[in-house]
Amino acid sequence: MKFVSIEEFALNELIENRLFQTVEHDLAKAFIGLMNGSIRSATLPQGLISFQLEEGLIIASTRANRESRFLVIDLEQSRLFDGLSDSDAIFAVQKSMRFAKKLWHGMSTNFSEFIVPQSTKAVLFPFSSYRPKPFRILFERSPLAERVRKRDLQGKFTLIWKATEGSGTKSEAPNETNFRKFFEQINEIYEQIRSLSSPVENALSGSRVLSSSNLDDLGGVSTISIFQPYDDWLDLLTSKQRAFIEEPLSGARRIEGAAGTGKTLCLMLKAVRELRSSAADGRTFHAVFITHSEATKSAILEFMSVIDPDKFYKRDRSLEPVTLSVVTLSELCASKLTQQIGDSEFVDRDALESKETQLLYISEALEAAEATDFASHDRFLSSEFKGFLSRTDRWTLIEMLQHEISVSIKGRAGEKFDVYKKCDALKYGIPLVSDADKGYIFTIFRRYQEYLGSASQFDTDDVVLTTIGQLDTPIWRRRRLRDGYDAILIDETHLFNINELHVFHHFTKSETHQNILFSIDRTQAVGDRGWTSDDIEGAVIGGDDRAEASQLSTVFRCSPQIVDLAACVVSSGALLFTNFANPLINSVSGFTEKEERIAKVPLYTSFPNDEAMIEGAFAKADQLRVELNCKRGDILIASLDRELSFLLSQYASQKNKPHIFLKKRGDQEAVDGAQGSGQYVIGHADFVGGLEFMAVVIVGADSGRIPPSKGAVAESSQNYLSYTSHNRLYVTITRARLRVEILGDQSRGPSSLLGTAFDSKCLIAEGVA
Ligand SMILES: Nc1ncnc2c1ncn2[C@@H]1O[C@H](COP(=O)(O)OP(=O)(O)OP(=O)(O)O)[C@@H](O)[C@H]1O
Repeated sequence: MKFVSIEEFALNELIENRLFQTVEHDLAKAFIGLMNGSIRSATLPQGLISFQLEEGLIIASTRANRESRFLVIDLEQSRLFDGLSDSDAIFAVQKSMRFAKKLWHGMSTNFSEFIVPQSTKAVLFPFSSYRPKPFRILFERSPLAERVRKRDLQGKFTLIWKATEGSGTKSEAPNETNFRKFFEQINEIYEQIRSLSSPVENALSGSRVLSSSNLDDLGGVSTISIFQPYDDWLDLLTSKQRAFIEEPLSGARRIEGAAGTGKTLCLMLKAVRELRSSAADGRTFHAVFITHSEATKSAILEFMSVIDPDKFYKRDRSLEPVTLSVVTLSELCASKLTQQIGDSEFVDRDALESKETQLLYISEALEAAEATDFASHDRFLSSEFKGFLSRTDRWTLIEMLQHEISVSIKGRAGEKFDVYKKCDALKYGIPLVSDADKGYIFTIFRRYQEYLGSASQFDTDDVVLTTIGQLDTPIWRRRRLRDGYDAILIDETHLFNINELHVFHHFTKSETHQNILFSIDRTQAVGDRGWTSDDIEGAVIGGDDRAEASQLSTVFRCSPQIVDLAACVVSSGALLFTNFANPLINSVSGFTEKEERIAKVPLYTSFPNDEAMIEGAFAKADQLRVELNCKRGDILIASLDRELSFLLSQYASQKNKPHIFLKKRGDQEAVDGAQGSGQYVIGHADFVGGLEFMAVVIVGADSGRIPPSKGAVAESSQNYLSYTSHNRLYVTITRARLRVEILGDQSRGPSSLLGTAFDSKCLIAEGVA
């Protein structure tokens, strides 16, 4: 096959139809298969037809007429598909079609699309420029000009004739042999389209499922909402998502993907599918959906109220044969404990209050240890560790201690010093060289525990450790068949520590056949946890078995521009830190052309000082609200800096700007409240995970603040701060669907984390406001 030609109405359908945006959808895969010649025919949505000519393929709409324009791809000359994966191929073709549409309608182009002045040439760079080699696609806007003009068809044809990684020259020009072959058959093409579009043919070709008019209805951003019943979701899923949901339950399965790829959605749909089929078959089936915090539990329940019309999640296990419990891990553990724990005794680790309390106690513990214990430890400590202590700013030290305690001492060592001594130090954490170094840290930890104990509260670690003791007994082993679960679903598995991960598999009904389904995006967990996805999996399953893995790579939440920005931030993290996971490798946005048009390349604006920046943040939010025609609650104003986020909230209160301040991670209920009552959402990056907004304004992403450098000079503390800043920035950016605005202080200059984004034009500096 030498060429493919796409008719204008068909082109419009292809760029608007969600199912053609990513090869994770079967239709898009079939479309690419048709074009690269790997398949001869495919069932297209009603209204689209395809037919083979002697040396080419035509894709057209049944609405085509003699005024229709055509995009012709000279496959032989351009070798467009050579060396491109299917995923890259659909991406390049989608970008090419969108560019062709712009050329035809004189619409404004972006920085990767060029019309060569005083010529009929145009160039498209389809892939983001942070890729190592620029790949360009060359367009000829007036191929075979003279002959086309003679037939009075000028302006109707655009030719793609070259696709290459090399740089171009002014004199390069297309060979028009294959275009001529196409053009010579134009009457036959019109005739074929007409005959295939006759009512009889239409009825035949319309046998398939999703008609284009259905898909038109899906246009617009609001359609990505997660609030749709199970049956409605089925037609929208990608083949990978569907496979995860439809595959029979048989053992463990993990679902991995970047932020916004639909992991949470898939877990919920999987639960509903299993519950429904068990109910239909008259089988008993009890599933549990475990969340990391109370706030995410409420969010899941809210989503389920729409996704699960049978309300399995409301059914009582003691009365009904098929049920779903949505619980936090603490709740689940506490329900199995012999001694009772009151609700007020739980510490919500995801709450601002408890994070602040923890930091306060750690600070006091550190002071006490310095005054009382340091002298006796001093001469045993490694010089590296001592250097770190003396050269790290106080606040950073406290934050790093908190990370060490939660990840290593509590998370991995179960609060036992002997185990802690054997744990490898975190690569990008406190540099612990010797046992003596760990001994001093453990002393601080003990003091911290004393302070915490005086508040007589239990955190998840306390509850989990006690539970493991009680579950690993003959009594529970006998009871689990009755009280255990047929399936366990765990969302945001990366947020649990190793201790917690070890408890899940005790709750399955069978010790050997464990249906545990869990989602992971390690990059969303703040700080180095020192584990791989396989480590997490080993802990969750609790044996040598392996989980089947599903990898999602289409980001549905975010526009292509936002995916590019997030990819730049993550790739700069992966470049600096050997164990920094890059979930956005090969990821693309699933946005249609209409959605992409509302989106814009993220902007960076500088302000003369912090005061002006804070004021500017609200001005930007107001502007976005008008431009996107959305509610205040659809806009998040976030900062990675604690102080700044408080200042933002303070400013909003003083100036009577309606707002809510996020005090818990993933607090969907608070966001719903803000949307209902016309308030902006303000929050620190640590509390925005799990949420989504139309637009995000990130305040203070400047040098010295991201990563913070309040006098922290020890290399390890700089590494730690840089690592966590990458995590936080990635999470915050990926909360936005359509627009990201980044603000910074002019004298500081933009954060170094944004360097790659600026270089690749994924972030544009707007100048000083
Ligand atoms: N196949 C799909 N078609 C359209 N929209 C989808 C599809 N899959 C997921 N979405 C939408 O993408 C958004 C993100 O989904 P979800 O919250 O499940 O992602 P996630 O991977 O869990 O994200 P995060 O890791 O940030 O929590 C939701 O708005 C959801 O409705």
